[in-house]
Amino acid sequence: MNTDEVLGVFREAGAILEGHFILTSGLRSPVFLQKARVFMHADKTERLCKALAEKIRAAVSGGIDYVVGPAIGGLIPAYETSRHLGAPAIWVEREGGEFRLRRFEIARGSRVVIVEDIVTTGLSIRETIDCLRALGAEVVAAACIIDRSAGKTDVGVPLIALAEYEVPAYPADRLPPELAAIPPVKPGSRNI
Ligand SMILES: O=P(O)(O)OC[C@H]1O[C@H](OP(=O)(O)OP(=O)(O)O)[C@H](O)[C@@H]1O
Ligand SMILES: O=C(O)c1cc(=O)[nH]c(=O)[nH]1
Ligand SMILES: [Mg+2]
Repeated sequence: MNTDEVLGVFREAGAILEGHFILTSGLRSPVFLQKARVFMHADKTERLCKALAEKIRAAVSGGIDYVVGPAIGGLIPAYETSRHLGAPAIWVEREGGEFRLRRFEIARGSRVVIVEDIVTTGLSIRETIDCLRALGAEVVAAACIIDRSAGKTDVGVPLIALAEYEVPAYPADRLPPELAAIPPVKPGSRNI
């Protein structure tokens, strides 16, 4: 799938929102990709994740023991991508604000691929990598459906994006006036 096709799926699902959004990194943006409106449709999710699995398979040599999704956004795409990769899907979730692998045990040396929904700054993937490495896992790659940084984010492992879509994002103290005029909303689950 190319970027236009991926964005077409998001558009068709009404998942490209406009307004004033507080992102998980604290940055502010006039655009929010509400992936949940895509993932509510199994057929759309299957199409995206099958294509992402093909990209992962082409990029990763050697086996994959686990696909890891950072909750909440990564849960559904990690599960669906894992189905096409033939590896089990597990997840990290926040406990006291930090990602933890609360429900699973993995052997040291396990080869894992992280599958995220959206990447903006890569913060959530870096937090996931820290959690997994502390458990002795080898993070062989990270992947996402849409990379809003359009390849600029460095997460320290290869980042495989199904689509790159550069969207403006601003520090809270440097908002353009038209954005500052709109009351902000924070759609994500960090800090709730
Ligand atoms: O690259 P980053 O700057 O980390 O931004 C991307 C992250 O933001 C969203 O998660 P969020 O914490 O908003 O919560 P969610 O997973 O519940 O949507 C999204 O699911 C990614 O995990
Ligand atoms: O950076 C984020 O927090 C973010 C951006 C976006 O478009 N969609 C999303 O779910 N999170
Ligand atoms: Mg998330």
